[in-house]
Amino acid sequence: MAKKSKSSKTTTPEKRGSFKLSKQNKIILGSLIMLFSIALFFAFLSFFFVWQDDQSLLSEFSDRNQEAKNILNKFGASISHFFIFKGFGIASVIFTFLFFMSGLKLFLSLKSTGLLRKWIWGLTFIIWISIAFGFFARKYPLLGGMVGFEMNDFLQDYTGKLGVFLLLLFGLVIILVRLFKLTPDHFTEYYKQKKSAISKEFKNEPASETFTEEEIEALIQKEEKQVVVDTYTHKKDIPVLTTETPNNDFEVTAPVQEEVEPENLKMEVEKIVEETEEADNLASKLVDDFGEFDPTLELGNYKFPTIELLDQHGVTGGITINQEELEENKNKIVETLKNYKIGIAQIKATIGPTVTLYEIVPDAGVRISKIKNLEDDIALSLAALGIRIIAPIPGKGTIGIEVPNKNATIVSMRSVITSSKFQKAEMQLPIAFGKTISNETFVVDLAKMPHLLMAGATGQGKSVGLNAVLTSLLYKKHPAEVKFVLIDPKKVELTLFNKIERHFLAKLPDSEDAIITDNTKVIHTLNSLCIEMDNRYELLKLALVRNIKEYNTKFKARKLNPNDGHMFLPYIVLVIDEFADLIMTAGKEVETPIARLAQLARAIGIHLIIATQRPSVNVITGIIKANFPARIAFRVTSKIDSRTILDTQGADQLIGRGDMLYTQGNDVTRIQCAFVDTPEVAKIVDYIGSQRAYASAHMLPEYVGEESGTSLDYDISDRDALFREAAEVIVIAQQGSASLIQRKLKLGYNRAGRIIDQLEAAGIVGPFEGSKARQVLVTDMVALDNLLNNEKN
Ligand SMILES: Nc1ncnc2c1ncn2[C@@H]1O[C@H](COP(=O)(O)OP(=O)(O)OP(=O)(O)O)[C@@H](O)[C@H]1O
Repeated sequence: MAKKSKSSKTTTPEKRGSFKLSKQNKIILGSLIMLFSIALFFAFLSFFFVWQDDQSLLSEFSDRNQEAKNILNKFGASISHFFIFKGFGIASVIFTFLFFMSGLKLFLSLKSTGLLRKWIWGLTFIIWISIAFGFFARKYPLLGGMVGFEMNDFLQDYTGKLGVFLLLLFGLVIILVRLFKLTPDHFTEYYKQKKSAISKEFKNEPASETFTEEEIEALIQKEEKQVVVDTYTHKKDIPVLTTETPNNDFEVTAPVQEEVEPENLKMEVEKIVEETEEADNLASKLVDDFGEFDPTLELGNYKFPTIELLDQHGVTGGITINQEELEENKNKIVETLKNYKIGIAQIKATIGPTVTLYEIVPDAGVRISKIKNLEDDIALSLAALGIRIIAPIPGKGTIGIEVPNKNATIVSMRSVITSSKFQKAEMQLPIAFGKTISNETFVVDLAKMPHLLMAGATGQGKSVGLNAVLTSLLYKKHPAEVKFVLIDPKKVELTLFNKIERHFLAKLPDSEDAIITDNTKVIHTLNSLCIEMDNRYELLKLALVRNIKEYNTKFKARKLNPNDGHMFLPYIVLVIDEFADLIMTAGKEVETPIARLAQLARAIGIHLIIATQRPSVNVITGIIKANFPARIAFRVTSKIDSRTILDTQGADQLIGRGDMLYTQGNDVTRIQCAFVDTPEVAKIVDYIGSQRAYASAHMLPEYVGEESGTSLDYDISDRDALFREAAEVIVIAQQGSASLIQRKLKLGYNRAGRIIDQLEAAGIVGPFEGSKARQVLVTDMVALDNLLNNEKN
């Protein structure tokens, strides 16, 4: 249970980070703080007059018969005693201002920028004043409070009186310079101004240059009273200044600015206030009122599967090390290499669940290729299957020899699900595949892959691997966050998942079963996913975001209006078991939408997992390979198959039973796939299936399948499903032949012939010309687009 709640938490980290008060709560809390500050102020004020009377009552707070003289009775007396007497003395009054300001900001929902600064300076001030009073007014402890008094004592014990005085002075300097921005320049400037004003007056010069506007105003007022007394010269014959007579001798000019050197020129930069957009305001108001949108709310009581549903598979205490076996293998490796005159400088073993990696550093001067060529000989001398030599190990200066353990340890799904690496994984679609050779749990993000190809000979662990992927997601994701589209031509592998149809599966609106086993349905579903992809791109475009993660974040923040068609988008994971079977029967018709999805769907959260038994090049075509950088190879029978899957050999040397190689680009990692068997999966889906579900499975967009034209009716709506693609092929090649369409689109002769007839009717190719190819009447793609678009209108 504990695990479950943990996993549910990790799925929604935003929720934890964004605690926000609603507007109403802000008003309530704000007014409470303001009223408290006012009460505090009055309590403090009256404390100064009556504190001596109230002091004896402090210990009798609970006695209802006792009454304090403080204006706020015993509460006022106690709190003032705490702040002033036991605290900071008279400086505590500053607290009331700080509280009031904080309350006001909250009440008016103002941004709290600058508040922290005010509190920091306020507290600095309070402490400084308290110590200053403690120093200068020791006789009146109320002024500095206990803190001032004690701090003084403490500081004086170490620095003496002079030290405290200097410290106070330093504090004052900090406050003046940092808070009031006063520097010596200000004083010298002020002094200069005063000096020049006095000297000018002595010389009887009009001191107009140094008058500020207020001074002029004051002068005018004085003048009106007709009393002019010069404070310095006591002369009474200063020119009369009247407002009506501007033409007198007294000339008022704008104060001349003293030239300031650029370095000394101070510039105060006003903080830029970001204007918030209208939509944002509305969004934050909505978030204030209702909180962030929670997609999991509809199934708010959903319980994640518990860990007890998974078996230990007899493994409780990790891998058991067989010292003898290790020693034996080491000796054999050393001996075999010695036979070929290869000396070893160093050897090290890393024990994994199924294989042990022996890392060797050969003597200087030994060629790596020599060791690599001895692969079979070493295998022979070790009398073991599945020896793999990695020469050199990327990133290390060593050569790796992987030797299967005599007794392989099963890696249970339970152990990888409970690993902290998986539990703490902050990934969008975390998948725990199993354990690496160094016994570390291997967790990857499907969203980053972004699609996965799994291949391997029959019986080597593919289906278990697929179940491990699905189980990982079920343990980490809420039904609102991910949906599966399951395609199972074998009809038996994925049927179990039917039970979670209304929680986790997506299907076509008109289909009964969510798990697709029928080939025509597969084509419809894939095309429907393409439509879903286009729709999602449209939504992303409208929302001005680049991927599903940003889109959902924006939607949760209520910045996207559901009335404009916006909705929370779950990830969609398309799983195809036995892809070879599909390609053989439906060919281009499945390859095209799959290639489209693989190329484009990563940003909008549709991820493909394709499994196949037959890793031949006509199944894993170039276009599929190019778009599936993440690949898993279980054991295969030939080096060629290994190359087809991984672009490198090695999968032919695996030992089977979940032993696999994973690549996502260059590095190949050997992993023991986690084992989850059918009864465990059944328990998990039962657990989920028994809970409250959505009304139906997630609905994919409707796809109106154009049944591959059986009539020669040239009505636009009756055209072949691949009409447009065929037209594009013809226009690009500028060659109107049925065999070209046949080859490029992998179609039968009859169908290609029908498409050519339809192209002729549409005016894209000319009439039949015997043995010659037909003439292409459309010159380029733009013309083709125009032609086809005009047809629709
Ligand atoms: N990770 C694993 N750990 C231990 N044993 C495993 C593991 N994976 C598979 N096996 C063993 O191998 C057997 C076959 O596995 P699985 O059914 O997954 O093969 P497959 O490749 O899907 O075969 P097919 O293609 O015929 O369906 C399992 O019944 C199990 O005994």
